[in-house]
Amino acid sequence: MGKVYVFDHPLIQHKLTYIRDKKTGTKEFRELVDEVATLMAFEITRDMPLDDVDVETPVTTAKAKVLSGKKLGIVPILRAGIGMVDGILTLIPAAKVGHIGLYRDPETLQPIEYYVKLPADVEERDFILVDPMLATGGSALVAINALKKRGAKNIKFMCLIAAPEGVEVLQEAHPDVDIYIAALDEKLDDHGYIVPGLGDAGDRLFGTK
Ligand SMILES: O=P(O)(O)OC[C@H]1O[C@H](OP(=O)(O)OP(=O)(O)O)[C@H](O)[C@@H]1O
Ligand SMILES: O=c1cc[nH]c(=O)[nH]1
Ligand SMILES: [Mg+2]
Repeated sequence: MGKVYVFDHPLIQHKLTYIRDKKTGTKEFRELVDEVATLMAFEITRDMPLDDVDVETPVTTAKAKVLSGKKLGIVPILRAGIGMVDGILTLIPAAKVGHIGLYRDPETLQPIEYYVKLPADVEERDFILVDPMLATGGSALVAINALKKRGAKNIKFMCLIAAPEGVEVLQEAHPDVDIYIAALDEKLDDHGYIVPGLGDAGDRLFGTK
């Protein structure tokens, strides 16, 4: 079963409070999501592989480490996932970025796929799939299916807020995928929105309604 990691770092939790706040406008919301994505990227890359190297300091030779160069792909689920991409690239600028376009049908809550574009060498990359919200879990499930269908083997899912229902669905469908979140909320409401949540992430990021 996929593990769930809750990033309880005080800076992440502080910023998440203002992301949730309905008084936070689009500009500040976008900036905060960007900042939290950077902080979460710092935590999620903790297990990046390192190689041993020798480096000449002004004093002597030091045994040191460099990143092994394992290829990484960042994949936002459109639209709202886009808000987390730049924040991650701040720390991992060489990562390639794929896109998976999905929207939830408001009646059925089923995800509808409308776009998939991934780096050509999918099989060689580790992927971080990002979306601010894990609600029913349908969107993340379908996005992971789309990645796996094209050859992705090592996938992490990173989001700001998850509902217990979505975590369960994802763990059941994709037990090999670990889930990294800033908060685990209480439940879903009758319209599939996370309670207490932050509202509609895409609308708040892009100023739509
Ligand atoms: O876990 P689920 O129940 O599938 O819900 C989560 C999805 O809902 C939101 O997208 P939305 O459909 O609002 O599309 P948008 O990003 O274009 O606004 C959110 O960004 C997730 O992708
Ligand atoms: O609470 C929710 C659930 C799905 N999508 C959102 O943007 N917010
Ligand atoms: Mg939306």
